[in-house]
Amino acid sequence: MSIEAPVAPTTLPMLQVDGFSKRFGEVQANSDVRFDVHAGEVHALVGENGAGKSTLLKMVYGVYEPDEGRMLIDGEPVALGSPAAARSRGVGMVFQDLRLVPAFTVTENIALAANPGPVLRLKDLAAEIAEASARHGLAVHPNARVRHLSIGERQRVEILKVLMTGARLIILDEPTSVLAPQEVDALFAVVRQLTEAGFGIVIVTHKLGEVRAIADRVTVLRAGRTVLHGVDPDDYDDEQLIEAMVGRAVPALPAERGPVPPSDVPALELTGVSSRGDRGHEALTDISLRVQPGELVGIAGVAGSGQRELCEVALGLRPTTSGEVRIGGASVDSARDAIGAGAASVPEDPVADSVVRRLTVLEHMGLDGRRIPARGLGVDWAAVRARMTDADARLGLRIAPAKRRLSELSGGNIQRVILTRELALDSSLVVAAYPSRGLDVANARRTQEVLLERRAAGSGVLMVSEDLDELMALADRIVVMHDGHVSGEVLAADFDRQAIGRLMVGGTS
Ligand SMILES: Nc1ncnc2c1ncn2[C@@H]1O[C@H](COP(=O)(O)OP(=O)(O)OP(=O)(O)O)[C@@H](O)[C@H]1O
Repeated sequence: MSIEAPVAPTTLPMLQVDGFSKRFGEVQANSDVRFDVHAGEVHALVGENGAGKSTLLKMVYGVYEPDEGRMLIDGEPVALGSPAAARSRGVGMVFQDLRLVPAFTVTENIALAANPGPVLRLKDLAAEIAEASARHGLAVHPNARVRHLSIGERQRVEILKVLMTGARLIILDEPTSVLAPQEVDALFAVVRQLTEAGFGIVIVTHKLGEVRAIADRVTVLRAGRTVLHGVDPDDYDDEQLIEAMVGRAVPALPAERGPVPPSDVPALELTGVSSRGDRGHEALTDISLRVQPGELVGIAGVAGSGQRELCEVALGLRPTTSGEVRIGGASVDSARDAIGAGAASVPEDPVADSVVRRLTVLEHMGLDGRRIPARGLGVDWAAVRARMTDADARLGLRIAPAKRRLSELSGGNIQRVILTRELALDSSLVVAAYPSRGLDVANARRTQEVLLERRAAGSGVLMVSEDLDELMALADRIVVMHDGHVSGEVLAADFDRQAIGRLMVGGTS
């Protein structure tokens, strides 16, 4: 006779959330949400844009107070009224928008957060940082100035900062959305090391591949409710997880698409273009590139290889030091020229580059650089609203209500406003930098479809992405950049991850 071993008493979760609810005006951002995290595990939190993930985590971190529900830390009910209170209970959070002072060194930034007492001994702190950085595999130099660090390095500083303020539970809000693939691998190595050392980690992500790569359990939120609570991701296939997130199946992209029509005038042509970066260095060297009408050209490269400068030069936003830019045959020297020639653009970082946070969704619809419909001496808001409703209906990215301020929207919802405004335009050229960044699965897929629709309508599309799978699924051709140069070009029929990867690091295909 076999006797079932009694289920071992589980250790108390580090964090337990029971029935959190939170309302913002008309929006029920969380309804009766459950969530828990144990020491030594990675718990992924997933869901569509606006599902309520950030709201839940901000309540855990004491930024917002829940309207209802309670939270336990190590089994003890707590009411955290502030992030400082959360930190004192061992809860730390790394936000999507990294909050470091660029002009300060790593040590100075950590000193600001650590608040070590009346006499600030930066030398001692620097030694502690070096020790913690070695112990947790977070390579950063204590004396480096933050402004000189890459995004991946800045994120490591944030994690160190959180660790050094005593966190045992670390919340990472969409940490990979700004990282290149190699940086994601490095981050996950750090996360594994932390869980082995007994830390609890919460990670928000939109990528199922990342859930599978790093998470022990996953919770799915939809419209503010817990749809799946703390399940093992291996028990669900991708379709099931997507359906839990979106409430329906998401169709695959069409595999077949027509050939690029022959044309004498390229939608975009760069001839021998060089340009300087923000630090005065040569960021682009002798770039020659063509995008035909009805062609989608992907730009691949490790982060910082000149992609940003390339998009800006193509849109007349950055001066060239030599060479020529033409859109639809017309020479481009300014943003006005580019818009006049029919260019639409999705910037790399819409929050920094094209969003005024206190303005509403409707007001942003009028901010595309084109003529605003006028009524007498004022703006014809009814016409702007009609344009917005039409764009939203055609694109189907379901943007937030017209009167919402952008400061109230999540990153993914802001991205959808910009995408809807720009991709609904009847443009001859679309320059899209990381268009699906921060978007959930369904909206990322719809954005990809819209880019293919722009291509089918005869626009030239230049698209930068860090996601090779996305580029290979969409592009007719991939141009690879390395260190400000074009290091190679691969046609759709010859797409090969390894070959593109070699070009990305400056080798040959
Ligand atoms: N401070 C706020 N004021 C008003 N509404 C808010 C505020 N914060 C969030 N919301 C709204 O609450 C809902 C949930 O937003 P939340 O940011 O929690 O979603 P999310 O799942 O984190 O989304 P994303 O994946 O896009 O980051 C959304 O409709 C959002 O617009």
